[in-house]
Amino acid sequence: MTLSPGERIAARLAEHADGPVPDVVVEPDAEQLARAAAAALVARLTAAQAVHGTASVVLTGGGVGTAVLRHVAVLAEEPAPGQDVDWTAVDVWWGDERFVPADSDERNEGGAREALLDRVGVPAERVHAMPASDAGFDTPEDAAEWYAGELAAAAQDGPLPRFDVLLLGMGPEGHVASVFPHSPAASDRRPVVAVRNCPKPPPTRVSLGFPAITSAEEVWLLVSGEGKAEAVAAALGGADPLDLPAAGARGRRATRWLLDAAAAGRLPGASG
Ligand SMILES: O=C1O[C@H](COP(=O)(O)O)[C@@H](O)[C@H](O)[C@H]1O
Repeated sequence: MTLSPGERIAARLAEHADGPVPDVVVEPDAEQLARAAAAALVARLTAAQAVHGTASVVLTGGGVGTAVLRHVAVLAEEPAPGQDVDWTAVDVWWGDERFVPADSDERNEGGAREALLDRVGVPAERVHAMPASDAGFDTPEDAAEWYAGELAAAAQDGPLPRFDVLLLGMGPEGHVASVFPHSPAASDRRPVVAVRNCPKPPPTRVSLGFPAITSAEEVWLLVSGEGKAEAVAAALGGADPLDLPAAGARGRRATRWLLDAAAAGRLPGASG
């Protein structure tokens, strides 16, 4: 039997794992990674709607994250049989956002709206954007508290709604959402946190914290490029989430790493 690169890597990771092994999918390049992730996301949201009537997704900013949304928009134009998401019944949340004015190009929200949300017609009341700095909140702490309230208001029981899929990009140093290594957010137990002095600009942000990230049914990490290969290997090798936040990004039912070959290059079993 011939194993795919992802299966080969997963088998090697399983040899040393003491817990559930994440799924690993490896595509040849970033473009094919975005395409494959888009198809998988459509399938997952369709399946969630079949069970619950609605679906929910938590979006990420970043290069691959936004490319995935562009591919989802293409798939929405001509849905494959049985893969037809009802976009009027999808709740959209964000994993992190930059606390900058609403019209700033730095907003993750703007990229997602342009790539997908405005094209498929998600109703405004289902698009749960994190506040911009000119939206009536003086501080990112106020914005984070408000967003936590929005999450609680949408929850059936407990402080958080159901997240069917939570998408994350990852920085070369292992940050996910806006949780950076050794930052206060990495050990904060609140579902939504304010982020100041962020090492990657812009410095002021709002982010889901680990309690919200790990509440998702499925967490998918979308990572491309050789510059991230070392962090991918460390995260999957069991690094401490304080050192490498991506290592702590796990879903309740599944954790999937969707990689291109360059990002997977330092994983055990990656070559050969
Ligand atoms: O700052 C951020 O960066 C990460 C990763 O972005 P990428 O372009 O290197 O993939 C992103 O996931 C996060 O949402 C964003 O705010």
